[in-house]
Amino acid sequence: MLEEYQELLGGFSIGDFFPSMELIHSLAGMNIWILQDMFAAGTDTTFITLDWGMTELVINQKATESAQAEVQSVVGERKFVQETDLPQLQYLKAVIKEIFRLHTPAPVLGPRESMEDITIDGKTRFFVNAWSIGWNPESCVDPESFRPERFLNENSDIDFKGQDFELIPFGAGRRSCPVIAFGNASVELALAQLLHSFNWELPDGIQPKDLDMTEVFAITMHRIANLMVAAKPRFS
Ligand code: HEM
Repeated sequence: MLEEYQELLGGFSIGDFFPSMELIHSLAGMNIWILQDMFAAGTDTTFITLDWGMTELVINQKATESAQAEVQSVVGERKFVQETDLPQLQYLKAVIKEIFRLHTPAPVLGPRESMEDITIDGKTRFFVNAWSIGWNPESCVDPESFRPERFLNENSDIDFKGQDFELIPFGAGRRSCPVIAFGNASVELALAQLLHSFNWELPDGIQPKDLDMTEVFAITMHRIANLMVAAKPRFS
């Protein structure tokens, strides 16, 4: 089967995603542009959220312990987290909001046009910087620190569904992300499972202060370095 795919792909590997879209199209019987949109908009954003999330959690072991204790109390000895567990994971939800705020995966939203006459430096087309809104000390106390508890306490009424402009990782308005619930649930499920199945530590000799937390600004915002962590299984 793999040989057939490779022959059809004309020398491209599966990793060379775009040239293989025609093949995927014919296999899946779906509109090619819908698939392309889903891959382009959905993979990097989800991965980046998980990457920054794991980075913050290995640095902030207290938050990890609280999230793990919560997952354990809901999932118990079951090996797999289920979608039905998610509504009960309130601390984990706060962790993910804090990741969206601190490391907004798509920092600058798509261009907007004003609906009313407006003049900003002589131009009317503008871009919203969702990342810098999250770091604004006017809407967030001590914005540089990773503190999920803020979304359980003083900022508990803030959600990311596009109504609260202090936190808009999925954008807002009619061009906002069309799959907020799915995108968020994918992150919740993956993070909950990672915390449930493993204990996570930095490799021997590496301290939190050694991690390069530089953000690389682009359409999506990666961390400059790859994350190296040691995973210790929690189940035999
Ligand atoms: C953590 C996960 C995700 C984040 C943070 C995210 C964030 C965003 C943002 C910021 C936008 C632009 C909104 C604006 O300009 O107001 C957007 C648009 C979009 N997203 Fe997501 N997204 C995520 C997951 C996904 C997934 C999983 C899919 C598809 C399966 C997806 C599909 C799309 C599409 C198609 C658009 C373009 C909508 C349009 O132009 O009308 N996203 N997303």
